[in-house]
Amino acid sequence: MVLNCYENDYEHMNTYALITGASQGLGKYLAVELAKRKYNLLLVARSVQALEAVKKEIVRTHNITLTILVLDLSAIDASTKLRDFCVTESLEISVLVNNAGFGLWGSFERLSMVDQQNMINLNISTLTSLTYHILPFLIKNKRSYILQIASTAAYQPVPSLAVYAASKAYVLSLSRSLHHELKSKGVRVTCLCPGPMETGFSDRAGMQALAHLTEKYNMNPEIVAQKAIKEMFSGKIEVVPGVMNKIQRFGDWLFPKYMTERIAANLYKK
Ligand SMILES: NC(=O)C1=CN([C@@H]2O[C@H](COP(=O)(O)OP(=O)(O)OC[C@H]3O[C@@H](n4cnc5c(N)ncnc54)[C@H](OP(=O)(O)O)[C@@H]3O)[C@@H](O)[C@H]2O)C=CC1
Ligand SMILES: N[C@@H](C=O)C(=O)O
Repeated sequence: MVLNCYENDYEHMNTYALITGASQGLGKYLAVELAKRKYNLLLVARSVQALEAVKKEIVRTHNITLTILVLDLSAIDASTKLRDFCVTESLEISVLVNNAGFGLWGSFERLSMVDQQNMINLNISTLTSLTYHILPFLIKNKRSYILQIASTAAYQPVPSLAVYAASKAYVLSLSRSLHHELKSKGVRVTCLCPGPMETGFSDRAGMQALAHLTEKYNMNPEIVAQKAIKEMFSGKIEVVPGVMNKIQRFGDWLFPKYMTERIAANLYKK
C-alpha cells in the first residue's frame, strides 16, 4: 500500500527519513509508516540484531532502500558522527525523527548520576544537536519535516521521573519554537506527546512495579505512529494521541500545578 504524504506529491522520492531509536517500540512503527509512503530509511540505534530484524521486516514488504547505523546516541559526538555518515553516503534527508529516548524511575537522589546524565545527553543534547546538524540537509528540499518525540510528561513535573519529565518539557518547548522559526524555510516541526505505550520503555525505566497502572492506559505504538506521521505531514505543531492523554493534558492546564504534581507524586511513588 502506498500512502500519499502530501497530496499526490512525490518530490520526496529517493530522499531519506532518518529515524533514531528505530530498533523497536514506537521508532519501528514510525519507520513502517514512512516506508508505506515510499521514503528510503536510515535507522539508528545501538542493537545491531534488532535493527537487522526491523530492516528484514520492512524491506520484505516495501520497495525502498533501507540503511542501518549502529550508534550510541548518548555519546557526546553522536550527532556529528551521524551528520558525517549522511555526507559520506550522500543521503538526501527530508524527514528527521528524533525518537530515541528513555526514562528512569526513582528518586533523583538515589538514581545514578551517570545514568541520569546519559538520559540528558540522549533526550536533550543529542536531540538538539542532531536537529541542528541535519537542518542544512532539510532546508535544501522544498518541503521537509521534523518529528520530535516528547511525552505527556512534558506538561507537568513528575516526582520520581523528575529528570525525564524535565527533559520532555525541554523537547516540547524547543519544538514549538522551532516550528515558528523554520516554517518560512519549508521545514515543518511537529512534537508528539504520547502517554504510556506498550514498548520497552517501562522495562528500561525500571518501572515494572507500576505495570498495574501503565497497563490500564497503555496505547499500541503502531496506532500512535500512524497518528503521528499523519499529523506530521499535515504540519500540526503538537500531537497528543488518545482520549486519556488529552484529558490528562486538559487537567494539567485546568488545575493548580501543586494539585497535579501531588497526584503525580502519589501515582509514581517508588
Ligand atoms: N513507551 C512509553 O510509555 C512512552 C515513550 N515515550 C517516548 O517515546 C520514545 C520511544 O520510546 P519507546 O519506543 O517507548 O521505548 P523503547 O525502549 O521500546 O525504544 C527506545 C528506542 O531508542 C533506542 N535507544 C535507546 N537508547 C539509545 C542510545 N543511547 N543510542 C541509540 N539509540 C537508543 C532503542 O534502541 P537500542 O536499545 O537498540 O539502542 C530503541 O530503539 C522515547 O523518546 C520515549 O521517551 C513517550 C511517552 C511514553
Ligand atoms: N510512560 C511514560 C512516558 O513518558 C508516561 O508515563 O507518560
